[in-house]
Amino acid sequence: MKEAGCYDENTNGVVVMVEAHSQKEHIQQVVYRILDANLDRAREGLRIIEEWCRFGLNSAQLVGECKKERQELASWHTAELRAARNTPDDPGTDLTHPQEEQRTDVKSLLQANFCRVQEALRVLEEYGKLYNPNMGKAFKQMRYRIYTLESRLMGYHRQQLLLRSHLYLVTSPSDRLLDTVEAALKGGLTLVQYRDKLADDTKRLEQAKKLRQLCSTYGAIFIINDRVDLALAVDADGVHLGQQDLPVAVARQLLGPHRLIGRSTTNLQEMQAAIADGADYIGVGPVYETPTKEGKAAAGLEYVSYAAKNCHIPWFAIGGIDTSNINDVIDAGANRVAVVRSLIQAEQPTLVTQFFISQLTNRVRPEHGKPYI
Ligand SMILES: Cc1ncc(COP(=O)(O)OP(=O)(O)O)c(N)n1
Ligand SMILES: Cc1nc(C(=O)O)sc1CCOP(=O)(O)O
Ligand SMILES: [Mg+2]
Repeated sequence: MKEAGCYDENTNGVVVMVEAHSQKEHIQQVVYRILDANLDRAREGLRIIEEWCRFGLNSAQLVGECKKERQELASWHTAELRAARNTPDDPGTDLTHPQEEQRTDVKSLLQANFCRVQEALRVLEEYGKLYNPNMGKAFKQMRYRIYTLESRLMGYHRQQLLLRSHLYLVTSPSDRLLDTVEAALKGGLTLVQYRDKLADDTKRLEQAKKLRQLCSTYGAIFIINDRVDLALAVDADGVHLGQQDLPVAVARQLLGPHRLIGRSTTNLQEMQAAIADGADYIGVGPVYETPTKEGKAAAGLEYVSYAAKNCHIPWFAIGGIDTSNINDVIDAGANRVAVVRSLIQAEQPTLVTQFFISQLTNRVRPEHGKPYI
C-alpha cells in the first residue's frame, strides 16, 4: 500500500491516500485503546495495593507513594485516549484466570496485583513510545519504582507481622510435621522456623517448600534455620543464624534489605553485636538446659531480665520453655518466646498455641497492672 501523501497517476490517487489514511487512523485508535486499557489496569492494581498499605499496614508513607504513582498515571490518561475506549467489543473483558478466583492470602493477592501493575506498565512503556516518546521513558522509570515499592512493602509487611508475633515455633523432625504446624497455625501462630539438622538437602527442600506454602496460606512468617541458600530457593521470609553460622552482614548481602534475619545470643556481648550488625530479631537463651540443644549451658532467667531491660529489637526467649514454666519466663520480662518440643510433641498443638499466646499477650504485668504488648 502506498503511503498517504504519495500521488499515483495510474490509480485514482485520492482513494489510495484515503485508504492509507484510514488504516493509519485505525492503528492509532488501536494504540489508544491499548494505552487506555493499561492505564486503567495499572491504576486499579495500584489502588488495591494502596488499600492494604492504608488499612493493613497503616503506612502513610507507602500510601503516599501509591497515590503519587496513580496521579502520574492519571496525568497521562488524556481525553483522546479515553475516547478510544470500546468496552463492548473488547474480547478480553470476559477472560479470567482460574487463580484470580481463588486467592488464599493477602500476600499472594498483593503479589498478583504488583504483577498486574508491572505488566501494564511494560505495555504502556512499549506502546507509549508510539504515542509520545516521553511516555515510554516515564513508564520505564515508573516500572522500576514499582519493583522497589514491592520489595519495600513486602519487607514492611514482614516487620509488622514480626512485631505482632509473640510465639515462635522452631520445628524438629516429625512424621506429623505439616499437620502439627498447621494445627498451631490454626491456633493463631504467626511465626515458624524450619529447622532440621540431619536431613539431606533433597528432603529439606521438599519440606521447606511445603511449609512455605502452608505459612503463606495462613499469612504466617516463614524462616529457615542456618541456610541462606535454602531460604532464597523457597522464597522464605528470612533466615535464622547462630553464632557459628554466616555473619549477619553476609546474609544481608545475599538476602537483600527486606527479608528478616534472626541471630541467636547467649550473653550481652552477642546481643549488642547482633543489634549492631542489623539483625531484625534475636533469640535469647537457652533459658533452661534442653535436650533439643544438647551441651549448651543455660543462660538462665537473668539473661531474660537483662534482655527485657536492654534489647530494643524483638527478642524471643528460647530453650526448655513449656506450659509449666512460661509464667516464670514472662515474670522475668519476656513477652515473646520460641519453642520446639512444647509444640512439636504436643498432643493438641492448637490448644497449646492458644494457651501460650494468651499468656504472652493477656497477662497483666504485676508491677504495672497493664497487659503485655
Ligand atoms: C529463635 C531461635 N533462637 C535460637 C536458635 C538457635 O540457633 P543456633 O545457635 O544456630 O543453633 P541451631 O538451631 O542451628 O542448632 C534458633 N534456631 N532459633
Ligand atoms: C534451637 C535452640 N536454640 C537455643 C538457643 O538458646 O540458642 S535453645 C534451642 C532449643 C529449644 O528447644 P526446646 O524448646 O525443645 O527446648
Ligand atoms: Mg544455626
